[in-house]
Amino acid sequence: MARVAIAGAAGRMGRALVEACRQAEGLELAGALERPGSPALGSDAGVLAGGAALGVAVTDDVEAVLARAEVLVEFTLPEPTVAHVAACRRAGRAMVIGTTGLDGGQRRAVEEAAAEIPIVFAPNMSVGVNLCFRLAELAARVLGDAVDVEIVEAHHRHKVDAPSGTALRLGEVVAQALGRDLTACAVYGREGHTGARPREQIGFATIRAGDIVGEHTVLFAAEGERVEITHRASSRMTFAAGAMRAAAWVVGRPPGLYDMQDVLGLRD
Ligand SMILES: NC(=O)c1ccc[n+]([C@@H]2O[C@H](COP(=O)([O-])OP(=O)(O)OC[C@H]3O[C@@H](n4cnc5c(N)ncnc54)[C@H](O)[C@@H]3O)[C@@H](O)[C@H]2O)c1
Ligand SMILES: O=C(O)C1=N[C@H](C(=O)O)CCC1
Repeated sequence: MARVAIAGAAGRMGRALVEACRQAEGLELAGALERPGSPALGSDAGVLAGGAALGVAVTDDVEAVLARAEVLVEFTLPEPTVAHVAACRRAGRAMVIGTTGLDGGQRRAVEEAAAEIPIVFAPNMSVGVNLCFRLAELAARVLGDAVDVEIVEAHHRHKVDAPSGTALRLGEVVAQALGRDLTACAVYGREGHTGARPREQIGFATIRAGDIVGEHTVLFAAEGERVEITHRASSRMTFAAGAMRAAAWVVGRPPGLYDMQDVLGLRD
């Protein structure tokens, strides 16, 4: 049994993660973390997730949780993520990080910690999205500079970062396949007299509305035809089940920075 702790246990993803951990064979919930002051502190994590009690009380005591767990599954916000990375580094614990919206410095903190502990860091844990990364790479290689590339994403009204981590990763994958630098060619929304679209642009459009779980489309548009690669998530359990698969995979691995392509065996 691998012993799993979950950070952000009262959140939308946290509750799905607790449920996915309960359902996963070979995994045991060993701890559930929430922010200091959270009304969820002291509650049973299983009950909070909508099921039977698991005998694991939600706490803000990171050190105590890491003393019991082998891997911390982290779905919170960028700042606590970096604090949890430092705590896992001190305790020598593996991590699965699903939090998105990290800036350059915060990403470097994750990369540096991966020299000492194994970390799976991925903006999207679903099998379908990780397949779409490969499909988008292939489409970009085949269609090359003969098409305009646009990435459209839609999420629920509570999401705090934009574009989504998944949309940004799709942009990176396509830019790399086309030999472009994403920071130089990305356009995040358009307004006013924009002029005609230069071919090399990779455009991003963001929708925030209602309870949309997560939708991504990469559009390759030429004169006379277009290819669209679309993924629609209808349940957070798809991300949570992927995160549990990553947790089982990462325990006992050598230090390093991995992503879901490694976990799913999709890397060339
Ligand atoms: N990689 C993926 O597959 C994937 C899928 C879905 C969401 N996400 C990402 O996961 C993150 C969380 O999304 P969400 O919808 O669950 O958000 P949410 O706001 O519902 O949940 C975040 C939780 O983290 C808690 N938190 C804040 N500070 C904390 C701290 N110091 N210690 C412990 N807990 C703390 C909050 O109280 C909250 O309950 C976002 O960055 C989102 O983009 C990733
Ligand atoms: O609900 C969210 O927030 C999601 N965030 C991830 C992202 O930013 O790509 C994955 C999809 C759901």
